[in-house]
Amino acid sequence: MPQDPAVNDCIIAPSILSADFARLGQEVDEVIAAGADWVHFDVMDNHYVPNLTIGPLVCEALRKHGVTAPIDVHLMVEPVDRLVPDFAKAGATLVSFHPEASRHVHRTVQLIKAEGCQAGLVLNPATPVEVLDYVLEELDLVLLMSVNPGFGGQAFIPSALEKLKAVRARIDACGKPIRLEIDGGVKPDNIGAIAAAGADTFVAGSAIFGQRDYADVIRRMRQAVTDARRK
Ligand SMILES: O=C(CO)[C@@H](O)[C@H](O)COP(=O)(O)O
Ligand SMILES: [Fe+2]
Repeated sequence: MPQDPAVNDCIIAPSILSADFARLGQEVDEVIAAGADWVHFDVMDNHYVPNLTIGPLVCEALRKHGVTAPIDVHLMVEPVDRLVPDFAKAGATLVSFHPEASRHVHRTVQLIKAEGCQAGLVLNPATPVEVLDYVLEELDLVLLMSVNPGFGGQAFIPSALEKLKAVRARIDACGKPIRLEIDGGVKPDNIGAIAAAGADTFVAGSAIFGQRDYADVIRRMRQAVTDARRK
């Protein structure tokens, strides 16, 4: 069944992992003013992944600062469940987690939704798409990693393109408005191929925050997505 066109648009979600943390509120204001749709918020715990970043206090601080854009929380933490209510209270819009980090994947999805957030499941480069069996219909978003989680600025893993096509087919067959997000190594020069493979939501950290002109890079990314879809 073809997907509802309402969800088949182009969401650009800058990863604030590559922002200047000393001026995070301003950085988020600037990137949203430059045309970004969501704020991608990478949470790393030095346990599930070998890096340590930010938690619910920073999410809450962004809301208090006046950020109204959806905050797309990518949890790279183990265990997952204890942090979900904290992020919901802190103002998260979506909460995504890795199945390897949760003992009961379906229960974690239910918990995220019960807390009033949208739920996403994240697939690492070597995680098979079968992990979506029996849970896909409960999800609001599938997040495919095109790098191994833990760091910004890594190179896009090409096998993610085939995987995107496989997940796109599953989402279309299920007929629900589930977003398909890609995360890792997304740049203006590969985003067209990524869109053609089926992604509708694009995380980009270093490609956006590494440029002086955020509006220009976001405009180029959207244009590449539009061009790829016209072909
Ligand atoms: O979740 C992660 C990394 O684990 C990502 O969200 C990265 O932060 C994206 O950064 P770039 O690859 O776009 O620089
Ligand atoms: Fe991420």
